[in-house]
Amino acid sequence: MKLGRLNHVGVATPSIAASVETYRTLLGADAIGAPFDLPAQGVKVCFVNAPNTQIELIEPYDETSPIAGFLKKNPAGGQHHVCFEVPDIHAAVAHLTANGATVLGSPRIGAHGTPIVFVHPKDFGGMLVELMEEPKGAH
Ligand SMILES: CC[C@@H](C(=O)O)C(=O)SCCNC(=O)CCNC(=O)[C@H](O)C(C)(C)COP(=O)(O)OP(=O)(O)OC[C@H]1O[C@@H](n2cnc3c(N)ncnc32)[C@H](O)[C@@H]1OP(=O)(O)O
Ligand SMILES: [Co+2]
Repeated sequence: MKLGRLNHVGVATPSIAASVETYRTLLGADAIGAPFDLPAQGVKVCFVNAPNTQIELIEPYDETSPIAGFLKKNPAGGQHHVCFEVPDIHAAVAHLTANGATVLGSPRIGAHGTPIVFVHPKDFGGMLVELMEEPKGAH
């Protein structure tokens, strides 16, 4: 297991369109991707690019979305997860499990096209952590 780069900060929002406008107007964000649907993950996604990382805006795809409960508790949205890259997702899962962490489900393909998993917030002082296998040859 080796901790890699901070890939993105996930931000849950009830409206990607409204959030994009906020990032443009208040922060001068000018490198914003097109929103797209990721029904397999239960979210709509839009990346706001900063020079050293990305903000991942996520809006529920439908009422079964894994972020539905979070938005019920935080109707205006808020910081939802941080995502770190790892060289080998299966090695990371094995390491976390062996050390008593609660890995939520099995690796599945995320928004960057590589496998991701989530680790329960109770293992990180209340912060939901996403691990993402780094794209081959990326760094
Ligand atoms: C765009 C695709 C992909 C990518 O490629 O980047 C993504 O990022 S998808 C992002 C959305 N997907 C996920 O979040 C999947 C993993 N999440 C889950 O499995 C669940 O959301 C959860 C973390 C298990 C929480 O389940 P939920 O049913 O919403 O809430 P609970 O009531 O069971 O919560 C238990 C406990 O955890 C606290 N909590 C919940 N969400 C968060 C959060 N985002 N950050 C910090 N803490 C969180 C919740 O408040 C409860 O705390 P207690 O009340 O103290 O028990
Ligand atoms: Co994410």
